[in-house]
Amino acid sequence: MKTLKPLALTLGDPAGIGPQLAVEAWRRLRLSGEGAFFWLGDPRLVESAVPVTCIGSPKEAGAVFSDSLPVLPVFCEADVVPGRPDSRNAGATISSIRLAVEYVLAGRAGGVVTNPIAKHVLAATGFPYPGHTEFLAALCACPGEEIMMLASPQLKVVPVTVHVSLRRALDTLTTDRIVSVAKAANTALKRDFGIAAPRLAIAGLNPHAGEHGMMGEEETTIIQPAIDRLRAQGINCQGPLPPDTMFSANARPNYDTAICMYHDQALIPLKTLDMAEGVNVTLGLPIIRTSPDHGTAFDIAGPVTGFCRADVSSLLAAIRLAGEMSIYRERRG
Ligand SMILES: NC(=O)c1ccc[n+]([C@@H]2O[C@H](COP(=O)([O-])OP(=O)(O)OC[C@H]3O[C@@H](n4cnc5c(N)ncnc54)[C@H](O)[C@@H]3O)[C@@H](O)[C@H]2O)c1
Ligand SMILES: N[C@H](C(=O)O)[C@H](O)COP(=O)(O)O
Repeated sequence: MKTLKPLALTLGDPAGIGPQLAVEAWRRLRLSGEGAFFWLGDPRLVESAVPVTCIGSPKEAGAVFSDSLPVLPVFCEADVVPGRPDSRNAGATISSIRLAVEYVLAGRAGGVVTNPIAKHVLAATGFPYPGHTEFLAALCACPGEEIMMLASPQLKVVPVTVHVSLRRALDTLTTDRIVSVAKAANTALKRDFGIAAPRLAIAGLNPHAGEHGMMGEEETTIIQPAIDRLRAQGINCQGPLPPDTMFSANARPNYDTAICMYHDQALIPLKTLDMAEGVNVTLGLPIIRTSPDHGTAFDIAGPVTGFCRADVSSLLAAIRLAGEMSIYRERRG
């Protein structure tokens, strides 16, 4: 990792596993020399588990990181009961994300790493965004340019349609959208992952990629024209590929990223193959943002002082990837 600036780790839903994971990630990284992060959260949730230093600015994080968890305080309004989300704490969850983005946009932190939120808890307070991805784009003043990628050592996937119903995903799938998402993914693979000549695999939508029109027309009318336009622009892509076989062990080495037509077409293979090492990355933004691939896991959340059943691997992978991405960006200028 070894970022020059500390990373900003958000609160997430305080009743989920986020606070436990923040503490566990600090325990694992504090002496690793990989770089520092600070947690934008409520110090009262963690101070009986680990030494905490409340900081007033991200630049203080590096000096204290080996001895204590740097916390930039964002206080919860209501008592936090692990496993029982409370929409009175939605304000703290949202403020934490907003502040993290402000610090990165101001050049005071290297990237945002988000802890999981429960979208319905925020929605209950009128929060208008279906997830971090869309909220972050709004905070960065580039709504509509956000691209979701999930990345793991075995697979990278990008869904063309994201947090919408399957019916709406089908209605909004267009050639233009596939082209713009694939182009953004291609740029990000070079800029943030150091892949000089990215190879994209474009998924079909229907069984057997439509079986020559027998099982659907979208491959011919929407997806193939997108592939033709991408190739005309010099982008290396293959498809439309049958979605049931393109994620097999034999197929995966043939491409760097799969461009998928809807959320679960992308996320099911990724999370099935690599839940522990999967990282959610938002591309298309001026800032770096990563996140673990799992959710709030209310069913296993417990007090931070107690036994931690949550696996911290995905958060560690998210922190490390944010660090690597910031290094790639710095090198490219
Ligand atoms: N990045 C995010 O903010 C994000 C990502 C995914 C889901 N969510 C939200 O999280 C909430 C719960 O979603 P869900 O139940 O579908 O998925 P989930 O990932 O929270 O939980 C699915 C299962 O995996 C287990 N699990 C998850 N993370 C784990 C970990 N680190 N260690 C051990 N076990 C773990 C849980 O205990 C649960 O049994 C939803 O509101 C969803 O929107 C948020
Ligand atoms: N679709 C994501 C997943 O299942 O991992 C998740 O809901 C997170 O989305 P945001 O990063 O937009 O919150």
